[in-house]
Amino acid sequence: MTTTPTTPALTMRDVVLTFPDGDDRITAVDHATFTVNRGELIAVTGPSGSGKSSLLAVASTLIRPDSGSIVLGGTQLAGISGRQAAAIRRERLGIVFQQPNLLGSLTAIEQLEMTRHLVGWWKHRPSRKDTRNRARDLLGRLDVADAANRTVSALSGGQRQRVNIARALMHSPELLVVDEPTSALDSTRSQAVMDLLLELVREENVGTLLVTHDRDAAARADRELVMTDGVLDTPRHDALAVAAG
Ligand SMILES: Nc1ncnc2c1ncn2[C@@H]1O[C@H](COP(=O)(O)OP(=O)(O)OP(=O)(O)O)[C@@H](O)[C@H]1O
Repeated sequence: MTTTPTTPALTMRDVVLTFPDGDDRITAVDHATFTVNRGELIAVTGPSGSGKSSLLAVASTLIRPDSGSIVLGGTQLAGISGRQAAAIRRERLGIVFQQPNLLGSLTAIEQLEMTRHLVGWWKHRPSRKDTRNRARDLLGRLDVADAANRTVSALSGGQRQRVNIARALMHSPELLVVDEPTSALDSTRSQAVMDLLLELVREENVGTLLVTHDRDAAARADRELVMTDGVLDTPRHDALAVAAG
């Protein structure tokens, strides 16, 4: 395991995102400044409509902000083309949204193996054998090895969410962006998913931004950032580190 806790996975500085709202504009993200390091999990919390999903969309290159700087592992994302953004999402990001977008007819292991065809994994496509080994390893670490050969339609909500997380980690992303991973789960299952996720964040050395309404999940994170009306409450030491860096 490589542990480089102070290597930034993603740094945002003064990021602003607005949406049209009649003749006016709504500020969904208001000068967000923070860093998530490799091997660190940050929980983003806040009331409904405060801008959490908008922040994730910007972090995962799905929406271009109006202004500000976003650096992913040394790459400035402001001003990149749609094609470059798509390549970054495929090769360097892991994205887990609320509804697992798995294909019902494929088995769990096939969902993971499919990523071999989507990403230029480690800049070159891995062999089928390496892909299968990686998929088996991740399913095992997420405690769903038993589900490997079952189709997604035969899995429980919690198992689907774990398969979804395993798939997002297949290509060893630098940044994992997770929206409400435990919203459909009861509290025992959601604690189990959070524990596994935290373990994987360390083992895979992936920076993780996780939006959650779940107080227990937020409490387990390394840090919590609270959004209110688009404004991120940034811990002072983090803001200073960003300013100095
Ligand atoms: N595509 C859009 N067009 C216009 N306004 C939008 C769009 N997406 C979000 N907004 C507005 O931006 C603000 C932030 O929304 P966002 O979905 O990011 O909040 P949230 O904190 O994720 O909410 P929730 O917890 O309910 O998912 C809200 O006022 C919302 O209405």
